[in-house]
Amino acid sequence: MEVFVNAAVSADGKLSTRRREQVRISGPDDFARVDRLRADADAVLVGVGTVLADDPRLTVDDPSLRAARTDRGDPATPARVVVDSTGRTPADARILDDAATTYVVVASAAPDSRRRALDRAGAEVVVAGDDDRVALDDAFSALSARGIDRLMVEGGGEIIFSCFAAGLVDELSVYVGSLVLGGRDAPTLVDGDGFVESVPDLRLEEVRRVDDGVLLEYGVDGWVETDR
Ligand SMILES: NC(=O)C1=CN([C@@H]2O[C@H](COP(=O)(O)OP(=O)(O)OC[C@H]3O[C@@H](n4cnc5c(N)ncnc54)[C@H](OP(=O)(O)O)[C@@H]3O)[C@@H](O)[C@H]2O)C=CC1
Ligand SMILES: Nc1nc(O)c(N)c(N[C@@H]2O[C@H](COP(=O)(O)O)[C@@H](O)[C@H]2O)n1
Repeated sequence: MEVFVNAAVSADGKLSTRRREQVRISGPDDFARVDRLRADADAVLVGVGTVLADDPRLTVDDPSLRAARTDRGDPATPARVVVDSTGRTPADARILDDAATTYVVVASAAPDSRRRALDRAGAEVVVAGDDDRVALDDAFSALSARGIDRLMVEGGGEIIFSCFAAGLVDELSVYVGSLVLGGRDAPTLVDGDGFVESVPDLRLEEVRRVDDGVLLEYGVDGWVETDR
């Protein structure tokens, strides 16, 4: 499976403010680019933190992109995936609308009551890992078995960290908007525990002005020691 991460950050690297509410960082051209990236994916993945904060739909909006997908035999909008160990996704979350299949990936310890509630709300519940937390390598294998070959990860910072930590990311694109959000507790592009001795090694492929910001595109080349 090919995995690419796309997110928008402020000039100081934040995904949002300390309130963790959705912030419009991209401009119209970047949102159009994101729509094209979604249209090129078989599924779009977020962590449950993003679902609780943003209540996203993660659909393809441009009718011509939707038509191109259906013309080639794909659903108009890619599947949505929520990584959600205990099944906290609310039953009325917009990501559970009928615009596309939504997989909610839970850990094996997720309560049966939550799994049943998600199933009733229309989610396809997938169990990955045999612990309290979703194991992403198992989750991605389960998605691959369901025909997902190209996966877009939109965030947030916790899930992006775990994707890098598991060595699952092939490409990273970051839109850097022209604003400063600040805040030591505001989410950043890559949160989690952080990397120390060995860190993901990026290859810069493209730098482009988009709207009033900069788009950075990278390939991921494995790991590099920090004392280089
Ligand atoms: N500007 C942008 O482009 C974007 C901004 N955002 C912003 O990011 C913020 C949300 O980010 P964040 O709080 O980091 O939340 P995430 O969306 O990264 O979700 C994190 C949650 O996912 C669950 N999870 C399950 N398995 C794993 C795993 N293996 N690794 C990591 N997480 C796992 C955890 O909850 P549990 O333990 O319950 O399973 C965890 O708390 C919001 O403010 C949102 O607005 C989000 C996306 C894009
Ligand atoms: N690329 C990008 N730029 C921004 O400025 C953003 N705030 C985000 N947020 C991501 O988009 C999701 C919402 O999308 P829909 O409204 O459902 O289309 C949000 O949850 C973040 O993942 N992205």
